[in-house]
Amino acid sequence: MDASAAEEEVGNMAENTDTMPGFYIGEHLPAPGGAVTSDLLAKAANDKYNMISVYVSNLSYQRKVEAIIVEAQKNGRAKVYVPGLEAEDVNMHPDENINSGKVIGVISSWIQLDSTDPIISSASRQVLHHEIGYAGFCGMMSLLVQGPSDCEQNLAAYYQAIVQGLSINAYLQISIMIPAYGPSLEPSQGGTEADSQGLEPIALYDELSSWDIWNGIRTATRYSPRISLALQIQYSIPNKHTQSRWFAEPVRYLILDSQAYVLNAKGFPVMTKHHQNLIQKFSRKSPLYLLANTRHAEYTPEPENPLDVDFPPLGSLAPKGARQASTTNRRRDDPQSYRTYLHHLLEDLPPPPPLDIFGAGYQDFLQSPLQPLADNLESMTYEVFEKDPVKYDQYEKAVKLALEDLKNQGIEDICVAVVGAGRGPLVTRCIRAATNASLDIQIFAIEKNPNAYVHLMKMNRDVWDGRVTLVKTDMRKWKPPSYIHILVSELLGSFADNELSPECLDGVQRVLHPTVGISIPQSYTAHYTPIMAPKLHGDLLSRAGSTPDVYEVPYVVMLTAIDFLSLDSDGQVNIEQAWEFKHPAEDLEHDGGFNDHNQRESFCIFPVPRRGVIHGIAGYFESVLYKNETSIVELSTRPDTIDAKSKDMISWFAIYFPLKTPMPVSDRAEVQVSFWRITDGRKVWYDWMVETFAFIPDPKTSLALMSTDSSAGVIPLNKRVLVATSEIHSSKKNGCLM
Ligand SMILES: C[S@@+](CC[C@H](N)C(=O)[O-])C[C@H]1O[C@@H](n2cnc3c(N)ncnc32)[C@H](O)[C@@H]1O
Repeated sequence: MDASAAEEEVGNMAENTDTMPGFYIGEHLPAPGGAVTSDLLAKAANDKYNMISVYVSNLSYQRKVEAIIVEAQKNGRAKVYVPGLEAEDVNMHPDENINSGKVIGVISSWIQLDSTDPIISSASRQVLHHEIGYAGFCGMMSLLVQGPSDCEQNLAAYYQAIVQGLSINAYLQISIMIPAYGPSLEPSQGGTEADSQGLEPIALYDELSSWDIWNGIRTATRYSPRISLALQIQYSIPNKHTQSRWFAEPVRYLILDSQAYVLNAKGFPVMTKHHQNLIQKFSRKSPLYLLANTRHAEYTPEPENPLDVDFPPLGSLAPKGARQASTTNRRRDDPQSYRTYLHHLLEDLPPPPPLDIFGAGYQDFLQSPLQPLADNLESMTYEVFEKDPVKYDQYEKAVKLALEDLKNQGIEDICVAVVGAGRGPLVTRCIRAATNASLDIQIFAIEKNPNAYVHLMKMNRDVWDGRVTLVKTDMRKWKPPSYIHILVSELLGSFADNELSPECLDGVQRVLHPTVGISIPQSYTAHYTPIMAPKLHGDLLSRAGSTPDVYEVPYVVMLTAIDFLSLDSDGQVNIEQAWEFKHPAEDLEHDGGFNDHNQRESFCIFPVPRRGVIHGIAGYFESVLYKNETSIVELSTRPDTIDAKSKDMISWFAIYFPLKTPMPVSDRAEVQVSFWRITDGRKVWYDWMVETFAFIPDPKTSLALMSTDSSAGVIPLNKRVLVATSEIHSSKKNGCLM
């Protein structure tokens, strides 16, 4: 290919979408290659890669620096000075190829920022900073840096080098390469000392060790949005809980090592079901895929079609000889075959769930909750609610059941009122339910938003044939001509009562028929669980400088980059109920004048099996719209019950109660979350706090086994200790006006 053709090819790379719709697949060149040239980029484009990763410096620089280190060590120097890069040391020069965004810089992988030898760590830090400076100068946008090798090294030196590196260039994104299943989990060659003595090796590392290292980097860099992860996927992959942990993190790149593949019976590289599932899960985060073709010499074909077998065991090491084949089929894993396979895999991903489509662009985006009582919503907001394919069906079912029950009791002239009718979708559903129940009902639509009221008038004229009585008022002031049999409302917020449904419905309860009156919903409950949400914490941290009370607001969020910390023994999330509201309310008469009967409090203890960091609390709701002896119609936003109660409902995102200071929790810990719903007769708000507990062996209470037998010992008993207490957060300042 001549140079001009190559240029043209480079120019066409972004348009090469017929073969790469929406996915960015790059070639991660494993060795310090030659300079970035149009030819190299053209070859990548020709091979259907959108980008390449290239080392900033080359072997010449490595040799120079290694010689300096050896010299410093030989002379017993305390300090080492590493000169900057020279023309012959670099793989790139500033030109349009570099700032096209198609080249990702890689920091020298031979440096050891975390070395316990101060000469080596110092020299490494200097190399890192020279390379960051030069890559930034060239216009590079994104750099890959190898993560620390394991927890035994000088991690602080690594963190400090990265923090300092961030300040060298204000725009560069730095992605840390970390194996999803830590390298420290691989048995060291030749076995450990414990092995040689015939002892069981002590498990220094577990599946979260790799994440621990990343957590340290993220904490040390103060959740900088310029630090992300380049997660390395190899043959051994973590179990689904550790995958969920990584999913909560800012994974910008997935580096797929060729060892992440197995060869099928025909000799082509394919992925096991577990690897496919992992790729499918992470595709929701739209990562950039980098293929590292470090093909293995002993790589031999699989005997069966690995697409159908459960292999390798999750979270296990690659079993010795696991890839040995019983056939002697020819290998067909030329470098391109890895990309082709990934391509097919990505193109065949199943369609995303409805909430992902509906909420596209809103993932992990912090929104201030609506206050439909105090504010008047706009048409666009109503339009978004009205897109829900499930909520209105559920309401229609509930209204129909309630109407039939009233009819069976011999009630005549049934009156139904939709209170807070918005643009009228529930009115339409009530009319339809009555028609389906063969009932002629009187129907009212009450709305205090004067603008939505205009739309209700239009609906009554054009759609409802004038059969609805419209009233523009606050429902709490409404005086109907007769008792209402069914009050239909949808005033629920993401935490059930946070948009003041209880206060509004209490105010209109007097219009409800005293003996047979029905409220739809009949009840609702708020639910919560502690979560890790580094993205949300990072966002709040960046706003906290200008808005100090950012942590005193419950936010509405489509939670995706989160990890549930409290799981039961089956690995299912523990979500606890905070409180319940029922309508019509029975305790109205016990009110002390300040809306006291709507105060609530809740204290729940959550077991946390695996260590992590609590950034806040996720809140959900459930509601019984209508229940009789044989049927129940419900809504739920709880991730563990939504499918059973209102599958594919999209109207509500979760609520997120942040903590100002993230709280680390250890393995097998407990977390107590406390919540208060407080009201002073003018406003309603929440207070919340978290306490963490650990269980530590207590020699005093441990049971010494009394026996003459030499095997007698001690049964260790653990005591529960309070580790940390958060401050009490309060949304009082932003509380809802009643
Ligand atoms: C969440 S929207 C639901 C609208 C509509 N029912 C639907 O499902 O699409 C709640 C509506 O109740 C209205 N609303 C809230 N409090 C009210 C009150 N005290 N009196 C009358 N309308 C109220 C709001 O203006 C808003 O239109």
